[in-house]
Amino acid sequence: MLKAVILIGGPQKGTRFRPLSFEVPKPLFPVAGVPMLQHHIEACAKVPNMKEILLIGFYQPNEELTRFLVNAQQEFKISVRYLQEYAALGTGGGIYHFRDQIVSGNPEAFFVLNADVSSAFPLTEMLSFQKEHGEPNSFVILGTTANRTQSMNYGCIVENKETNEVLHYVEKPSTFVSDIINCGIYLFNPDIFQHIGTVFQKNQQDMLFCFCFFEPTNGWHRAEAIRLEQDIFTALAGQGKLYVYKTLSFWSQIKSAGSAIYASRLYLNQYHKTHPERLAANNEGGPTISGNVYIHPTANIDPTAMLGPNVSIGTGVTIGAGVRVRESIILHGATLQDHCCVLNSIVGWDSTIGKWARVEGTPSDPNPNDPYAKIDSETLFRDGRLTPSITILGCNVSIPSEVIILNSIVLPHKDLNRGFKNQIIL
Ligand SMILES: Nc1nc2c(ncn2[C@@H]2O[C@H](COP(=O)(O)OP(=O)(O)O[C@H]3O[C@H](CO)[C@@H](O)[C@H](O)[C@@H]3O)[C@@H](O)[C@H]2O)c(=O)[nH]1
Repeated sequence: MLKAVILIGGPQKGTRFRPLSFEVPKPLFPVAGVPMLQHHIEACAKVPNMKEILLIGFYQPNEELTRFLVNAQQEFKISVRYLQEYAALGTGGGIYHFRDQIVSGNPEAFFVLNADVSSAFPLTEMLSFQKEHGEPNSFVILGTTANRTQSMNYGCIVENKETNEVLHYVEKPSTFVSDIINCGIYLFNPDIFQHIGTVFQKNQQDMLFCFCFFEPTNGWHRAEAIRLEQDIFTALAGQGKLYVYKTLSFWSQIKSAGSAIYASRLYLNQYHKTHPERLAANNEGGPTISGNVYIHPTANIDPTAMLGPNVSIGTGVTIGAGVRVRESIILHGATLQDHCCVLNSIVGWDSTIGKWARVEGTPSDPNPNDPYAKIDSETLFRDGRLTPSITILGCNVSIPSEVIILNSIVLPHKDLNRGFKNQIIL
């Protein structure tokens, strides 16, 4: 039997996702109409013989997370549990801390997935690859090709082209190493814990040394904080244990709010195959739909509105006459009054956009002329100035009629009285 672990991080993570991550933990932010994590869970639940999915992170369990877990268990008819780390233990420390839970029931293998990626999740393909290629107890990293410059923002893998064995692994190198990058999706078996255990023991010894000669720190925590990438993969490379399965299917990181719009586009596109029922169609008496659009059944949309491509409309959203929405995510309870226009933006929960207002951002899509380009999830500022990016309205923001909001981030609960351009409105 198989298991899956999803690394969901915690509240200190997701800073590039503010102000949206103030309202909802980043892994629950809706992408293509459903919480980001639901795409992972659905993919894991589809793998034959999958018995349990564990979410590991350092969020305090809250109502929203609990509700999500209950719904996911019911929908996918599989055990989905949350295990809370007492502190950020890193990508390897969390799974090591909860190893007893992971190996209980004797799974022959388990997947580990980063929560902040969107992907077609070729998990069954990874399983077959492992059986055909690797040594019986080898581990598999999902890899994809990036362009030379962007590859350095990821874990880089040098492979043996014949066997696909990982010969060399460098996490976010400062000079070019390889254009094959780590997608943050792995197939392990319980042997991985021996390797993490070795690092843990070494850390403990180092800590002991520190205790003797320097000021005592929380040694247990420091020894348990282990990174899969730097501490484990780098050491395993070239040992005949680690293999890379390269996928041609879609994959992207979800770090910034802009990358959530891009990830929505990828998933909406996939819905043609996986969930055609989630895609809105042009029906008589309904709004005009252009391209891939998700509309929650509780949304109230005027038939003269035009939506798409790449639009997701959340629960209870109201959209008035003549409204135009493109490349945007409209979160639950928002109201778009008559004839307003929303482009490349995320409109926060319960926000209102006045009549004839224009809310617009600059897309941060990958270069369409480069087949290996990835989205740049850059920082908010470059050379001390706000980088033009998508416009984000936090929750409960009110935009007056007939104004333009361009490339701006508006923090929650703001009642604007004029237009803004390239600003963060605190
Ligand atoms: N439970 C838990 N999860 C964590 C922790 N730290 C990070 N995570 C989760 O682990 C994932 C990776 O997070 P980062 O540490 O921010 O790494 P990264 O910059 O995204 O890079 C990783 O992913 C890339 C692909 O998206 C890889 O290319 C790269 O090599 C690396 O694995 C995210 O889903 C994050 O929530 C932790 O202490 N505990």
